[in-house]
Amino acid sequence: MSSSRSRPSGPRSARPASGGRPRNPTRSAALALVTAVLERHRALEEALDALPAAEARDRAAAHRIAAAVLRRLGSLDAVLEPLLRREPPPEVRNALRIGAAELLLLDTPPHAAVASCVDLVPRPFAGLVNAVLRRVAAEGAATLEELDGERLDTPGWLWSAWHTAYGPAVRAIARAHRLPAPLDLSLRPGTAPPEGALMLPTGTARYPAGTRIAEIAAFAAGDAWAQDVAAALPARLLGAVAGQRVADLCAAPGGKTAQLAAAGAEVVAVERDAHRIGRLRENLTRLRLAAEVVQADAAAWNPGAQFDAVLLDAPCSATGTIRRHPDVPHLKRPGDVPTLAGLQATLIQAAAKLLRPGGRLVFATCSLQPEEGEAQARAAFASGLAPEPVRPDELPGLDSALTPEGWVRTRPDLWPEQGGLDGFFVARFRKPG
Ligand SMILES: C[S@@+](CC[C@H](N)C(=O)[O-])C[C@H]1O[C@@H](n2cnc3c(N)ncnc32)[C@H](O)[C@@H]1O
Repeated sequence: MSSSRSRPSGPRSARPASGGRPRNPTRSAALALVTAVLERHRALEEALDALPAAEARDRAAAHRIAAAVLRRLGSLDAVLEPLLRREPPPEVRNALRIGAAELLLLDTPPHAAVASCVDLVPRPFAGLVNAVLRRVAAEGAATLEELDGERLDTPGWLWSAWHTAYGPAVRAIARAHRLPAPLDLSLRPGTAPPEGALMLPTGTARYPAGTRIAEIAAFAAGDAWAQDVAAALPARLLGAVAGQRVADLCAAPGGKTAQLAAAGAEVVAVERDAHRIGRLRENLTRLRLAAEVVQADAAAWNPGAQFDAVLLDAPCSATGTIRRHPDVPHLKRPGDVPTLAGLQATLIQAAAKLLRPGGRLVFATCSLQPEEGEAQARAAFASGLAPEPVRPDELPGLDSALTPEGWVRTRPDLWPEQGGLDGFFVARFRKPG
C-alpha cells in the first residue's frame, strides 16, 4: 500500500463529497462509531443503526474495530501519548486510536492499517497520522506490554467501586472486559441442542465470539434468541410458570418475555419506550410467541388485577454487560448509579403491589454495582416482601454465584474457561399471605 506521499493531490476526506461510498468504508464507519460514542455520547448500538447504508460486511468489521478501541481506550491513549507533541483534533485522535487498535490488537498488516487511517483524516494531518502510526507499528507492542492495561482501560470510579465490592477480583473483572463475549442463545423448550454449540449447565447454547447468528439453524428457524447465559437466569428463577399470569416489567427487547411465553406463561410485557416496544414485538413474531404488550411506565402502571408472578428486569447502569457493550464505561457517570438505584427502589415497590398474596417476584439488574443489586434486595423487605432464597440446585455449575442470602451475583470473570458471563444480580421474593 502506498504512503501518504504517493497519493493524488486534492482535498482529502474519508467520504466523497458526492456522499457516495467512502474510499475506505470499513474504517470510515469505525470512525463514525467511535466518534458517536466518545464525542457525542451516543450508545454504540444506536450509532450502528444510524450508519449510512454500508454493506453488512463493513458494519460487522467496523463494529469490531470500534469495539476494540472502546475496550482498550486507556491503553491505546497511553501508547499514543509519548508520540504526540500536542493534542490533535478529536477526529484525528480517533483515527489514531483506530490505527493503533488495528496494529496492536487486531493484527491488521501495518501497511494497510497505516494507509487506511491516513485516508480518514483531513490532508493537513495525513503526515502526522502516517508518522505516529509507523512508530506505533514499530514500538507500540512493547509499550503496550509494559502498561497496567486492566487499570488504564477501566474508569477510576468503576475500578474503586468494584475494588470495594469484590476486592482483588477487580483485576479479573477488568481482564474479562478485554475480550468480546461469546454468542449465547436461549432455546425454545424442546429444541435439540444445536450443532457446534457448547451446552452450558443452565441450558444456554454457547458459540464462540464472532459467530454469525443468522447462520445458526435454530435461530433461522425461530427457535432461539440471543441472550447471555446470566440474562437467562432471572426468568428461570421464577420457577414453573405454565398457565400462570406473569407480568414482565421493563420488558424490551423481550429476551425474558420470550422465555416466559415459551415456558407457557400468560405474559403481560410492560415497556415504556415505544421504539423498543417495536423490537419486542418483532422478536415475539419471529419466535412465534404470544404476549400482551403494554406501553406504560411500570412505576405507575395499574392494570386493576394481580399476578401470580412478576419479573422486574430493572433499568440500570448496565456495568455487567461491558463485554457486550464496550461503550458503557464511556457513557455512564458515577451520578447515574444513585439515580438508577432510586428508580429501581420505586419499581420494586410498584412490582410488589402487582402480586397476589403468595405470588413471587424476581428482581434483576445487569449491573456490577451493589447499589443496584444487594442494596435493593436488602431494602425490598420494606415493601412487605419476604425472601425466597435461590437454592444451589437451581444454579447448576454456578455455585460460586450464589450468595449466603440466596441471591445470585454473577460476574464476567466467573467461568473463565467457558468464556465468562455477564454481571447480573438476581433476588427472589414472595408476597406473604
Ligand atoms: C434491562 S432492559 C430490559 C431487558 C429485557 N427485560 C429483556 O430481557 O430483553 C430495561 C428496559 O426497561 C425499560 N424501562 C426503563 N424504565 C422503565 C419504566 N419506568 N417502565 C417501563 N419500562 C422501563 C427500558 O426502556 C428498557 O427497555
